[in-house]
Amino acid sequence: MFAYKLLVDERGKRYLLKKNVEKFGTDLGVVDMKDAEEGKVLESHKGHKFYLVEPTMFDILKRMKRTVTTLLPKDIGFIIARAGIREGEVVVEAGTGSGALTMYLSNAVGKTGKVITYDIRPEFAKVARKNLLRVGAIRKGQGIIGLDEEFDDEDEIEIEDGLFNVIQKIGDVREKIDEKDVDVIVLDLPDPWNVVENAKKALNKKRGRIVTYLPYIEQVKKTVDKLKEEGFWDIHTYEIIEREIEISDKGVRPSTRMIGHTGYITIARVPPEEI
Ligand SMILES: C[S@@+](CC[C@H](N)C(=O)[O-])C[C@H]1O[C@@H](n2cnc3c(N)ncnc32)[C@H](O)[C@@H]1O
Repeated sequence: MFAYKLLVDERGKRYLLKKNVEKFGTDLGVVDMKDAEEGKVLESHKGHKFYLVEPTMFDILKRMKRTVTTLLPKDIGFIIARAGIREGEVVVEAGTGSGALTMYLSNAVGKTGKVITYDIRPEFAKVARKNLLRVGAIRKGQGIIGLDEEFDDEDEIEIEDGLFNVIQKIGDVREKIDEKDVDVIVLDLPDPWNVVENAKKALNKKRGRIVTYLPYIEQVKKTVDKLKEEGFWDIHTYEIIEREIEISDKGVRPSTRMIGHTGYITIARVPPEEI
């Protein structure tokens, strides 16, 4: 499924390991995982118990290599649900960043869909490439369009049941979006108002939606003004706040810390064609 396995110690400490790691040492001892299957309890040489299980996408997201701030699950989940991104759809995303949102978009559109993800920075795209490779969103050896570089990925694990539905591109979406008939365009970049005209041309007129994610409200206002100017409709902006609930024998209450502001999410529909 993924190129990782998850080892969890008695204290709940998690270790995300490459699938081919056979021995792993912690302060609770060395765990021998040779021939061990996921879904089993293992014991270290010091007698401490460890769970060996498959990681979820969330486990990977928390520990993956980052070049930029990535979207958090609270925002990713909302974007996918509120924009109604589903199996078989074609999604254009910019920028790729570390590829966190890309991984979940890949999951949402499934084997019959496609995610084309643009970034202007090749060095970011290359880090994202590794993250995407390890969750089976791209194939070993797959290139990045617009980047004259080959990748052999010899030491990477082969994921046979990957979705392999992501295409990476180097490009500035303010200049052009190559794709036509796109179902959804998701923009996590600082000036989406400069992309609205290209997005309008690229989106499918029957069902095209645009999503922007922005940290400052001034950016949101500028984006919404531009969307209105271009005839986009059904425009809504949201902020998602996450608060964990702590459950103990003493009582149940919200955690004192919470994830407050990260970014504002704006979703709109492209105008249909005039007859
Ligand atoms: C905040 S990061 C995106 C993070 C990403 N959503 C994630 O979850 O990992 C913004 C990215 O947009 C890229 N970017 C900025 N302007 C762009 C443009 N006009 N076209 C394509 N990519 C752009 C940046 O290089 C950067 O990697």
